[in-house]
Amino acid sequence: MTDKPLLLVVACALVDPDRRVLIAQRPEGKHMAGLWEFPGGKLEPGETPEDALIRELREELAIETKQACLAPLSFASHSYEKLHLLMPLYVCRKWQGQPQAIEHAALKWVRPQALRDYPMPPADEPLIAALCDLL
Ligand SMILES: Nc1nc2c([nH]c(=O)n2[C@H]2C[C@H](O)[C@@H](COP(=O)(O)OP(=O)(O)OP(=O)(O)O)O2)c(=O)[nH]1
Ligand SMILES: [Mg+2]
Repeated sequence: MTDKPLLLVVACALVDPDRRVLIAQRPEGKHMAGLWEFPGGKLEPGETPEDALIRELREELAIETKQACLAPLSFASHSYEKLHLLMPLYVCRKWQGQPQAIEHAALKWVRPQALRDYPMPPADEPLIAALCDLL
């Protein structure tokens, strides 16, 4: 049982031809600033998870992708102090444009095993194992 609100957030592991994953550093002023995350964000009313992810990738990284290029991999289910986060993680290997840090402090391409060297939100921990298994 929980009395915390459930927050649905969609996130994406962009994977390049060298099997590296894009992580993005949360900017100053945001909750969990400085931590490295998978790009993504909250759903807006009326959006499907895939719609929301395509929009977030456009807003945060200035890249374009489409639903057929988004493959579900795993999800995070984690209780933070004030909310319970439910976060599906998609993998995307095909997009147009070069990712830019429009809303993040920095971007980095890292090998899946090296993800553990970057401080990430606690919810993300189990997702690293799923990516290591996949890649
Ligand atoms: N995008 C993203 N959010 C994550 C990850 N792990 C994790 O705990 N979160 C949390 C942080 C936030 O509380 C929430 C979604 O955050 P967000 O800041 O990306 O939301 P958003 O893009 O819609 O941004 P905003 O409009 O609320 O500023 O999910 C992750 O890997 N990626
Ligand atoms: Mg975001």
